[in-house]
Amino acid sequence: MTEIRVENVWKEYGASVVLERVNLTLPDHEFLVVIGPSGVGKTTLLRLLLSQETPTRGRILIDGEPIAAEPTADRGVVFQRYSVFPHRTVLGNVMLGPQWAASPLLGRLFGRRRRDLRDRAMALLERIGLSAAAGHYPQQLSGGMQQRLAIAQALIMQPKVLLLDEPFGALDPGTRKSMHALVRELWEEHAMTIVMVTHDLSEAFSLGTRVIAIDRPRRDPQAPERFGATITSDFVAKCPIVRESRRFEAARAAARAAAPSPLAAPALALPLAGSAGPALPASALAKDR
Ligand SMILES: Nc1ncnc2c1ncn2[C@@H]1O[C@H](COP(=O)(O)OP(=O)(O)OP(=O)(O)O)[C@@H](O)[C@H]1O
Repeated sequence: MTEIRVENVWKEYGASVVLERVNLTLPDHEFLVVIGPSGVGKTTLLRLLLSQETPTRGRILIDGEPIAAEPTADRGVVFQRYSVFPHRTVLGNVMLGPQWAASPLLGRLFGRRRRDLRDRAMALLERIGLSAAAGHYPQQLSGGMQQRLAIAQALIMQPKVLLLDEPFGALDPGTRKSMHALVRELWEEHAMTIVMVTHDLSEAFSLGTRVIAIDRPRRDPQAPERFGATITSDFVAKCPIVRESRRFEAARAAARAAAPSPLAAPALALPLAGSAGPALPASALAKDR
């Protein structure tokens, strides 16, 4: 259960107002998509939710408590230009975060704890279709595979909130599509709250349960930095049918991916809406290899 409340938040850098009067309540398990013109403050909003920035005015609450002053493991982030460690294997990259969290001095676990973490990391890599590449280094991966690795790095920390900053912006259309299906399924399975920034309107409305637009309602041509941006429209897929159809689409994509061939299998039983779909095999995501 994670509720995020943004209460009258402003962000200023010196005399430059980037965000003003931002108010937003996100109930548990929302998939919020943020759209808006370039440079308007979308990433700044994400950085505030991550505690990489602090509001100049106003406050942000998570489950009724003021947000931690520093980034914490319960808030994961994936950027368009992801940062995976080039000198570590795929498996090493995924194990790194939990190792540093459990052992801040050495950044290493030993014995059973290491084996348990390895098993968990391998299960996650299997889930996102990267288990065959567990021993590879990032430079041996395609862009889509690296982005999946970045998502695995965030998910292994079991975040309550996942922040995605144009995560698919650098990917080709086919890879984007498979990543959409993957993220939607992971959102459903892990029951996380997701906040995603994108420039792609069709992506926004096909993935989000709610889409907000950020823009500057007031402009001063003599001093553009005088007024900040705020939420100018807010589309909530309130209708239960829309939310249910998101779940149905996720289940259908997973069922399709699990089918060995379109002709071989008898009719597939779809999981009930709201239940976790079957795991997506690596072959389903092979497009971007
Ligand atoms: N640390 C900083 N110091 C000063 N100004 C900053 C800082 N960080 C961001 N800004 C300014 O805040 C404004 C909003 O930036 P932000 O990156 O949030 O926009 P955006 O909507 O995400 O843009 P894009 O869509 O191009 O990624 C920009 O004018 C930027 O120059």
